[in-house]
Amino acid sequence: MNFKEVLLIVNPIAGNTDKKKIISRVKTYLENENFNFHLYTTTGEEDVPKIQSEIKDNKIDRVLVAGGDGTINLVAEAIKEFDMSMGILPAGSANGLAVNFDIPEVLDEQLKVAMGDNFIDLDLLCLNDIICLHMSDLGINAELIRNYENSSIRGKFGYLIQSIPTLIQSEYPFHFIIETENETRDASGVLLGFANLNKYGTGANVNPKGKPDDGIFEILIFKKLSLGEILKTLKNETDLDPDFVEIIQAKEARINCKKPVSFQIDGEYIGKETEIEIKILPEKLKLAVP
Ligand SMILES: Nc1ncnc2c1ncn2[C@@H]1O[C@H](COP(=O)(O)OP(=O)(O)OP(=O)(O)O)[C@@H](O)[C@H]1O
Repeated sequence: MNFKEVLLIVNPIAGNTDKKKIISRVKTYLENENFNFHLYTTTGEEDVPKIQSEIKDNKIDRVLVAGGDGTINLVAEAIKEFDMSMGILPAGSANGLAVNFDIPEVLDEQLKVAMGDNFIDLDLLCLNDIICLHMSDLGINAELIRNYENSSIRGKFGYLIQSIPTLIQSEYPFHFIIETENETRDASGVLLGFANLNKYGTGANVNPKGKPDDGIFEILIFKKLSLGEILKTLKNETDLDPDFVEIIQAKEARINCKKPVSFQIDGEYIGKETEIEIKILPEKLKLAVP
């Protein structure tokens, strides 16, 4: 391993759990292996430029991220102009990225992967100039995330208790015009997803054909809510009913919504939008994977 300075970036509020154990274990592990340990704790304010200064000031060679997809996303934004790899120690509420790459459950195993030299050069999606590593969508899932962020209960349970009011209050079906390099079409449904990877953090395999480094993303048109089909995605079944979901592959796209629709990227609520411009940035993030 020809690197020395390692920065651990910790989101103290992610997943509603205490991060002291992670910090202390990572510090001991790195010091035993003769790396220099640096720590940055996110504040939720101006974290991207502060992480960039930390990297420059300490000549950081590798970053480790303890947080959820939102934290990983902001670190990816911070390091995208540096030639640097990232290792993840999943500590969020859903951890979609970790679920997609089969990151182990045990911290010491996660550390071995995060400090190892097996990498994937992950494509990044860019939606209205915001990067997305994993999944973004317009519609009912973003409404759920908005309701969760406005509530006081964090963690998985917080999402669960917001699901019923979200279903009752949702303004679905939503209407979209989808323009890609290949076609223009109208669609309506409960959710329009933009997928770089296969699975949501729940493990639902909604995009079986997605590859993380092929320069292509998938647009998922979920036409209706169907418990049976949702259960199939959770069981990793790939023959989803086309009346439930239709998948379009693209390299770039523009979406227009007839009315403003709730929009989320990597689990962070962005706002209500009427237009989304999507591009793919091929093989932009070097991520340590098993
Ligand atoms: N110290 C902090 N206080 C409040 N918010 C923070 C802090 N540090 C980071 N954040 C915010 O945390 C969010 C990222 O959380 P992340 O997705 O990693 O964890 P999570 O547990 O999965 O999140 P959530 O519980 O919101 O689903 C970002 O919006 C970021 O701005």
